[in-house]
Amino acid sequence: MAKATSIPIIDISGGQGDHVRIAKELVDAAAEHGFVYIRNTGQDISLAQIEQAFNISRTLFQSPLEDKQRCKIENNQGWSGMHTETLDPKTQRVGDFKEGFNFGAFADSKATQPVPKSMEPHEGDLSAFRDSCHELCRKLLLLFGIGLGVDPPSFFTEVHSPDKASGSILRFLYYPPPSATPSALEADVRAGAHSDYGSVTLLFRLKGQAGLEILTPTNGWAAVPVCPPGTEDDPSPPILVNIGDLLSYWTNGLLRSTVHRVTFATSGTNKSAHAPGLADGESTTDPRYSIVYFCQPADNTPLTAVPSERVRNFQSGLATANVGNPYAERKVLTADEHLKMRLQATYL
Ligand SMILES: O=C(O)CCC(=O)C(=O)O
Ligand SMILES: [Fe+2]
Repeated sequence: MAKATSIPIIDISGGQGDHVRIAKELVDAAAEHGFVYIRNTGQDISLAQIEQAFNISRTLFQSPLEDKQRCKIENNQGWSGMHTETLDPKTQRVGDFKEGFNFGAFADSKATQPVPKSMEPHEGDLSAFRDSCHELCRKLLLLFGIGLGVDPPSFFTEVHSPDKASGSILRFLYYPPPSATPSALEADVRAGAHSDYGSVTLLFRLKGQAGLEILTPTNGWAAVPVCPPGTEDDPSPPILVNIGDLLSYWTNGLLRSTVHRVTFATSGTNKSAHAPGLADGESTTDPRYSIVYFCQPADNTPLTAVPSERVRNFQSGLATANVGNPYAERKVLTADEHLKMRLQATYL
């Protein structure tokens, strides 16, 4: 069995009386791992909605190339083809072995950006799915507010109002099977090592489709199984949540933004010394689809000190958490400025 992470699995569907305990568990997981599995009971986002989103994603990537090319990524919205995004420019030989499509805001259930023709019948569903993702993020942000003792606990939630312009993105990802990308070398990755930019990220994956790895505190890579032990019988894989750079920066590094990547790792072909191998029942031979929701505060949100004694007192974190970050010297940025700075480095 491959080395896998010990990312905690939390059920946030508990009753009212449980929310303080759940909030504490969430904060502990985010502070230690930067990642947490949220058990998927279909309460926050229905299982049918998730399944449908994956179906729409398959339709999107199967659209004629010219249709996708017409929607080429601009201002972080639209289609990015194979090798056009390089998440780890210092290390990668070629860009990521993936296609992506970023959906920004919808207005009255209609996209506000060019979308392939095949998406026109699905705009209402996409808009509703994006809204559900955003609401789940706000629920998590409220729990972080409670768990960190922020006064008021709604401090983060308020600045993530769905009615205000923000850089939040719903992203569909398609990683072709290795058999379709014979040019891939052993060292190549499907998505280069990176940390996410925003406040929180939701990641939806499909059973059996391996590839995600996180950097451990000892600088090794650990596989992040789609269905960790204990969730195999759940109706749908858990939703993986991770902390982005913005929320880590905002909380003085108390909440961790953990580096992760997607590899071709198979026990057969990836012999790199640090390759963690595969979790039981998972493989990378199939095409891989994932759906990501990157949640961002409203654009003009100033990232001022978080009114929480615990965050204020977390001095040691700031010094280490920001090593290598271009914004290590603390100055008040807005959410928008923070995002622009990070995006510049990604698209070559
Ligand atoms: O596809 C995945 O599992 C992860 C993708 C990811 O980390 C990202 O797009 O930021
Ligand atoms: Fe990511």
